[in-house]
Amino acid sequence: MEQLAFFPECGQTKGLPTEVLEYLPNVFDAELGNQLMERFIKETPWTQKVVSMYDKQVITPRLSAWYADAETYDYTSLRKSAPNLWTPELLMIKSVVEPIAGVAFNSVLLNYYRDGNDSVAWHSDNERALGTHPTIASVTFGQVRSFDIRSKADHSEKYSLRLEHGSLLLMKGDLQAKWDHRIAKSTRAMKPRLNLTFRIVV
Ligand SMILES: O=C(O)CCC(=O)C(=O)O
Ligand SMILES: [Fe+2]
Repeated sequence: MEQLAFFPECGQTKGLPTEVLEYLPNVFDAELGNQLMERFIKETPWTQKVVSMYDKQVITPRLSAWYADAETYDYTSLRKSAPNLWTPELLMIKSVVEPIAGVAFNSVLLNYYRDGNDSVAWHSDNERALGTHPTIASVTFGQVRSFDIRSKADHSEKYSLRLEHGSLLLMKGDLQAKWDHRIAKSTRAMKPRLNLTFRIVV
């Protein structure tokens, strides 16, 4: 069988499974996107998480911030920290993506990739709180980065999609159950990128 091409910075690979990924470019106007991005970078209370990897403590290579409806916060759980509360800009973006996704979200995770060294490693967003087949709406502003997916059953089955400024990517169906995704590091010069993933947490 022909080997699948996998060029992380070369656009959308053929055969991308559209039943689990829906890509909509230019959902947000480029100029509005620039203004939002500048504001988010300046005004967001960014945190850099420390996670346990094997027996080491590792700092995640990006900055993040979690926003949610106040009632999503479980005060009995020591694991979670209280979310930030919605800003007018986030509510505006939420009101644009919700009718497209057909879902009412109650939270958003902001990720700020400062340059090509910032990344998110292979993972799926299948925490129990999200349900087994969550719809996640992913908005990108700034630098185009490659969004890679690979089959959990066969790591050689990989696809790649360029996420452009002002775009919306819907992750749905079996994506989290059957596929991992990542934003790989890049050795090329990369400007800042902001990504917002709207989710439902229960
Ligand atoms: O930055 C992205 O496009 C993806 C972020 C992501 O996978 C996540 O926050 O779970
Ligand atoms: Fe993710």
